[in-house]
Amino acid sequence: MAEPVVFVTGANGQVGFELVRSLQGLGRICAPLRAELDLSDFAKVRSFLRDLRPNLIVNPAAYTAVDRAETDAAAAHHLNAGLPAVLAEEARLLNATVIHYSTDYVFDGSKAGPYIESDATAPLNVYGASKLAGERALAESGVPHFVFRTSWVYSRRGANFLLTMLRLAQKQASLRIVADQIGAPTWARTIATLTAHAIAQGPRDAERFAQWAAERSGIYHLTASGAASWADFAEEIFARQHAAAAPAVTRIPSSEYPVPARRPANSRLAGDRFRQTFGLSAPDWREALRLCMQEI
Ligand SMILES: NC(=O)C1=CN([C@@H]2O[C@H](COP(=O)(O)OP(=O)(O)OC[C@H]3O[C@@H](n4cnc5c(N)ncnc54)[C@H](OP(=O)(O)O)[C@@H]3O)[C@@H](O)[C@H]2O)C=CC1
Ligand SMILES: Cc1cn([C@H]2C[C@H](O)[C@@H](COP(=O)(O)OP(=O)(O)O[C@H]3O[C@@H](C)C(=O)[C@@H](O)[C@H]3O)O2)c(=O)[nH]c1=O
Ligand SMILES: [Mg+2]
Repeated sequence: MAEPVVFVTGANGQVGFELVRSLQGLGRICAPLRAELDLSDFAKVRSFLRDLRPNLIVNPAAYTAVDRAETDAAAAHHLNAGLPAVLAEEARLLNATVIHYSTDYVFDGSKAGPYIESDATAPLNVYGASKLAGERALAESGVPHFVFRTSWVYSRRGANFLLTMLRLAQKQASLRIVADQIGAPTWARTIATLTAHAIAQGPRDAERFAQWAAERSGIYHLTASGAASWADFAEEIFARQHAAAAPAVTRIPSSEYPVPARRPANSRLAGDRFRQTFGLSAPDWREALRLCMQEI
């Protein structure tokens, strides 16, 4: 039996970097960086995939600059909606399965409790709308696929709230942080590890794997468990950071932190479907944060 071939995008990003590590053992991994393959050049992406012939296409690459997307909508849609559509078309030709990532920002945040996968979407910003269009491209393609919706991703690398807070702590004695947006800060490694554990449950044989994936295709919420506001997240970061004096956190409403993109007040995602389908549960956000910060 031939070894499966796994194509991973965005290997320099928070989740992609971890996926290249966590997917080891599940196949031969091919993870070109931007210099080797510009993902916005769809003709190049298509010919790359036709040469490589992967069994699994894993796509954590995205346009993730939420505020910039408000004035750069075409680029956000090109990568977040156009690329998944292209990957799905190529996957159909190859009988491959697509694993894709999406966001809490597909919701407007008006629900009282955690969102389930079938709840109505209504993005408040361009980034969220572009990610929703990417989800839909996969759903409409009919190819075997998993869309893992996650939230508030951090890691020791890349652009994220954890590193922003650690940087600001070095130059400011106090910080004003929004306390009326609730979600689950999620470590990139948790997402990558649980992706790998889920995929490893499928059969090794490529044809049977595609059948297995087709039977389970759809959206799954995959975040840390528990919930926090951005202010709670900041306070927990500073409580764990012993090197420098912790800045004082002033809890403010979103209205006092003007930014281009609106963000949902409630970003909580219920993880029941992922748990019931794969028998896997994500750690509490505080525990994952502790483990991540041990590595910084
Ligand atoms: N970050 C978050 O808080 C959240 C993220 N998500 C979703 O999770 C997934 C992973 O996010 P995350 O790891 O944080 O994303 P990052 O922004 O950390 O990484 C995205 C990667 O995509 C690459 N990329 C972007 N454009 C191109 C291009 N034209 N050609 C080649 N590579 C490109 C970037 O490359 P380069 O490094 O060269 O710029 C980067 O490595 C995404 O789908 C995102 O929408 C969901 C919820 C929360
Ligand atoms: C730096 C800073 C931010 N904030 C607020 C602004 C915002 O509401 C919140 C988080 O700011 P960020 O810009 O880090 O977050 P943002 O870029 O909106 O993060 C989002 O990224 C995309 C990719 C996703 O998919 C989402 O799940 C989410 O993680 O914290 C403060 O209140 N004070 C501060 O000093
Ligand atoms: Mg951001």
